Amino acid sequence: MIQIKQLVKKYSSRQGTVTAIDDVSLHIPPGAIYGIIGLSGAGKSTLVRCLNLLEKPTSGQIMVAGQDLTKLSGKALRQARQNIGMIFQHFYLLQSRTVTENIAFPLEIAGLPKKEIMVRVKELLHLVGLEDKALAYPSQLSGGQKQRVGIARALATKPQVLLCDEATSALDPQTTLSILNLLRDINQNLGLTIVMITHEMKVIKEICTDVAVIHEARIVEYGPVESVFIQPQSEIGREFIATVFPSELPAELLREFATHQDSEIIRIQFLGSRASDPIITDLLRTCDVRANILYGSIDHLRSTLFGTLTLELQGTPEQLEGAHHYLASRELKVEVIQGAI
Ligand SMILES: Nc1ncnc2c1ncn2[C@@H]1O[C@H](COP(=O)(O)OP(=O)(O)OP(=O)(O)O)[C@@H](O)[C@H]1O
Repeated sequence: MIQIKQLVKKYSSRQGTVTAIDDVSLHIPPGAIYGIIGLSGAGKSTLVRCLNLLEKPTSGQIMVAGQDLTKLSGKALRQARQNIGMIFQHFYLLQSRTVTENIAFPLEIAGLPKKEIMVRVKELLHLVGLEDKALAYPSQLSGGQKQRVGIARALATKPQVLLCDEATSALDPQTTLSILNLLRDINQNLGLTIVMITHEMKVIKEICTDVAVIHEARIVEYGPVESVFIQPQSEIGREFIATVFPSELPAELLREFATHQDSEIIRIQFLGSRASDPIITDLLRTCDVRANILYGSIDHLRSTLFGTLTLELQGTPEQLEGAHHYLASRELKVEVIQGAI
């Protein structure tokens, strides 16, 4: 659906040139909820604003639904943009217009007859669950309701792509979840491709199918969410994952375990149905090792279970080796945090 090819965006100022996007290429397939995560200043907003040419790229191509946006201007660009909705952290609603009038706005600009606009607005109010707020003004709405209006307005022209720039960053955790659930429903029911820009891994974990990590203007890793969570390739990727699945052990504990003979500390990660398998019971029975559970968590990545378990294994070198063979045979991701002495 979206193909970003060798995208570069530089800003020039009196202080010099800033390269906000440095040679980024990415493919976002149709129907994906594609998360792009990065720290403040990494280049996320610039990247997403290049996708609908709110920012003009310095070089590179942006293909959306087979059309190279960088080659368009004027009316052709305005038309292509109708296929790309966008929502923002601070909503940007028109304060002097009602909810209905805000949602109708892009349709008025597109020149639709009034009657059709009213029918479409009604559909959209139903879609985002705001029928009872049709005549309210933005100042009378909660943050979550404002973002629902933003979503309805963004979908008014029936786009195939929705860009979300930190769409839940101004909302409390409960409201964030309700907006993410709404976006997931829209993705599934309308087949909309969604690009989520965020600095919060919990947003990625909740609804994204794929994720790219952007750091200092470059994509440092990308892939299906499950693969990136199980086997992050970059340090910054690991740090983001640790914000939702913390698994660091206190240093004093590691020092204490380092004095144990014939012992090692391992971290096992489980995905999907494996998370409910009795792996540890089987491990102890099969390999005759002893296990000391140090940390465990089970959560979900979208609707897939994701578990991590940190263990101290005790046994002879042969028994520990046997335990590794056993875990490998169960196709589990195992990481040795501290080796045997
Ligand atoms: N209009 C501009 N003029 C000059 N530099 C800019 C401009 N917009 C962004 N930058 C710079 O480009 C880099 C990337 O900024 P960008 O806003 O895309 O990052 P971000 O990841 O979205 O960060 P944040 O989450 O803090 O908004 C930063 O160094 C920023 O200072």
